[in-house]
Amino acid sequence: MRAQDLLVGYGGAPVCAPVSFTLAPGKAVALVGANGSGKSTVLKSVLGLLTPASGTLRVLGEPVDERDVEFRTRVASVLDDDAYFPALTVAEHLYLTARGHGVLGAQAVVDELLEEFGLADHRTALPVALSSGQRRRLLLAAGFARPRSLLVLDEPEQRLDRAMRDRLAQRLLAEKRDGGAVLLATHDPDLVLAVADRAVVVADDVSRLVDAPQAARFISRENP
Ligand SMILES: Nc1ncnc2c1ncn2[C@@H]1O[C@H](COP(=O)(O)OP(=O)(O)OP(=O)(O)O)[C@@H](O)[C@H]1O
Repeated sequence: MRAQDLLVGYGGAPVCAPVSFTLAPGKAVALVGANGSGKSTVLKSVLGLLTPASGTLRVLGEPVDERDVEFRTRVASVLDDDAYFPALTVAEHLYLTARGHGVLGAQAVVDELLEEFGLADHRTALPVALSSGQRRRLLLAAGFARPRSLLVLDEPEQRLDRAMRDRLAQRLLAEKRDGGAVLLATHDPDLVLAVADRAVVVADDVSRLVDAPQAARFISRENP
């Protein structure tokens, strides 16, 4: 994907300075910045949920159209919302996601994800009976239950314990090794160092493209 002088906001009013970056297969770009700086707004624009005020945006080489079946097939996202089915168990939720995207051997994929995301003991639980961290794990697991070329994650570290954060970092590294692209907004310097190839510091005055250590230092300064 490619964003060039991308200006994002609500009702035509920008929330941050324009951002520019490219993201190639097998790479990860992190968006970092203070609370309210505009990271989620950039992600929503990349996903076609908001129309940018100006600039150029290409995802999978095309202008974004979230209704396009190719786009929906190849772009997976886990945003900061509780987008689960309240009446489905943990395992049913993942199975539906996998089958809905035509995954072959869906049951095996689901079993593996249940183990990996520490949900095996909760496979028959409804979301309401999960802790907030377990619900977050379910949403993340659903992102990996379906095919994708680009994975967009909004603060995936939220509500995860240290062990699960480390496992998530390993999962994202595997994603890159398999040729997937990852775009994530995060406040976790360790996740940036482990996964990101480049980062954008999203801000009011100027949004800067930096390397992962610079981005991690930025986060650590913001959260001493
Ligand atoms: N639906 C909306 N309508 C209008 N303004 C919004 C809306 N959602 C967010 N904003 C504003 O846009 C700005 C950027 O918000 P955004 O959620 O993109 O920040 P963020 O960098 O993701 O923050 P955080 O680190 O707290 O998640 C904020 O000032 C916020 O109040």
